[in-house]
Amino acid sequence: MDHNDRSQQLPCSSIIAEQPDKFPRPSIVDSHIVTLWDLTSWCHEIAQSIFRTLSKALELPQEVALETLHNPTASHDIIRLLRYEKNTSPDALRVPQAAHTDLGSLTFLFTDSPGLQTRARDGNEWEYVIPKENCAIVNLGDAMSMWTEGALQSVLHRVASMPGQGMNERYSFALLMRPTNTAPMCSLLHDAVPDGQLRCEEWISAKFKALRGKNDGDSVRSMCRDADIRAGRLATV
Ligand SMILES: O=C(O)CCC(=O)C(=O)O
Ligand SMILES: [Fe+2]
Repeated sequence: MDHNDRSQQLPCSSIIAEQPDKFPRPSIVDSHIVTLWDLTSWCHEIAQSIFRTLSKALELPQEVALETLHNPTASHDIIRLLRYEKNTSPDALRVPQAAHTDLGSLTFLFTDSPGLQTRARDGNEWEYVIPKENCAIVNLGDAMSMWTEGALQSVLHRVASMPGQGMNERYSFALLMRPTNTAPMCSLLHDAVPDGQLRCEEWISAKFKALRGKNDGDSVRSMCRDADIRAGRLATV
């Protein structure tokens, strides 16, 4: 990958499924395709296990169990590789990735450098999530909040330099999982999904439209990935 690129993101399904030629990508992606396949299928296996456990705890009926609302080969999952430039002025707090919540259901984030911060919904403090060797960071996305009426909440997060230390050149790799296009986007805690319910495909596109027309403000910030929209990084999705 060209190191001058700040980020690259690819629809996961175009890599792991039947349309590998649909999206242009740097050649290094293809030379590591087996590793990517292994990693994404491993993440999906873990995700299904998380979904099954949560569905059981929430007592969701089988037809709307979280594991049945995901299908890695028929979703709009995204694989994203981000590169953050070295911060040469350690005293000033820099925030190269602004506060946002992830749009989908579950995010697996791999990095070996600190910088990721989370903030509780009712708090004012940002806390660093220090990476642990051989561990992924797993975030809940907005779909989880919607399905559970906020019982499970998407986490507000950003990337910031470390006080007094700045930030070395930093890489992170994220697999952002999304429900299938037909997944209902409403509370799953009640008996039946109403007819004509908004489906994931329309929900995602409505969010993108809202963000493009109105890319600032608290409601949008808490809904979605405003930083990405401003940086134009969702243009290929
Ligand atoms: O680079 C990171 O650690 C966070 C990336 C992130 O939040 C995202 O891709 O949505
Ligand atoms: Fe994120």
